[in-house]
Amino acid sequence: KMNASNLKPFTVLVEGNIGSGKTTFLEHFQQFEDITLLTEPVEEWRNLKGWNLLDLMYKDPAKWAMTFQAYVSMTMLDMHRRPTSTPVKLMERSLYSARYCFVEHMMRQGTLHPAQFAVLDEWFRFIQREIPIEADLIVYLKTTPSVVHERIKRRARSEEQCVPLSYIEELHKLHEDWLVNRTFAECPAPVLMIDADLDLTQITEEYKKSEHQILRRAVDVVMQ
Ligand SMILES: Cc1cc2cn([C@H]3C[C@H](O)[C@@H](CO)O3)c(=O)nc2[nH]1
Repeated sequence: KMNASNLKPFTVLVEGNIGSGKTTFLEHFQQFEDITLLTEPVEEWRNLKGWNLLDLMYKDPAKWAMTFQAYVSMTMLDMHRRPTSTPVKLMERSLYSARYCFVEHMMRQGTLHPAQFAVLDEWFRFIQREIPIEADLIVYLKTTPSVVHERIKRRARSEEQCVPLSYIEELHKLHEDWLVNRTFAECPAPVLMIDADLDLTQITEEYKKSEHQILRRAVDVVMQ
């Protein structure tokens, strides 16, 4: 049996574009008591001492991207470091997608000044060197930009309504380069790809496929 604060649970990072169904995917695993689910702390980003950093960032990216990404990274590190009493931990996104998808994109777009990017990159490298971060499997919810762009409009999260398709397409390419093409950044764990274009009714079969992979790998790790 795992001890009370199981610092090294089998850790799964759930990655994917905006609207790719990450939260829905995590909710599917609520049925298992041996899995801790850590969803993206969007509510913390929408209300830090009354400030909606997510809204500020979307409304004036040049002014707020640095502040927003600095806080996102802190909340991600907090999630990575959270001890769990269960043998398996599922996290929505990670310090890796923070750096390799969102911060990378904002630097390439010029939304982040090179000096701001340098600071965020140094923080990322420092954390990688100094703080042990567990990643045993990445579940990549692979989508088509046009499909998730429609979902974002249907979901109608107010801050995201002006997100253009081009932004979704650029984020998609960065996820593909990171997790599939492996062209520009280290991939910290094996990747299990899920076709997340499927709508809710069909996607349960896809989840079951990942369930088997996750639980089998988790058993292997836990039984070691
Ligand atoms: C790690 C990380 C997650 C994350 C989410 N976001 C945005 C995309 C969505 O609109 C919203 C919730 O994921 O926050 C971001 O701009 N930068 C991020 N970095």
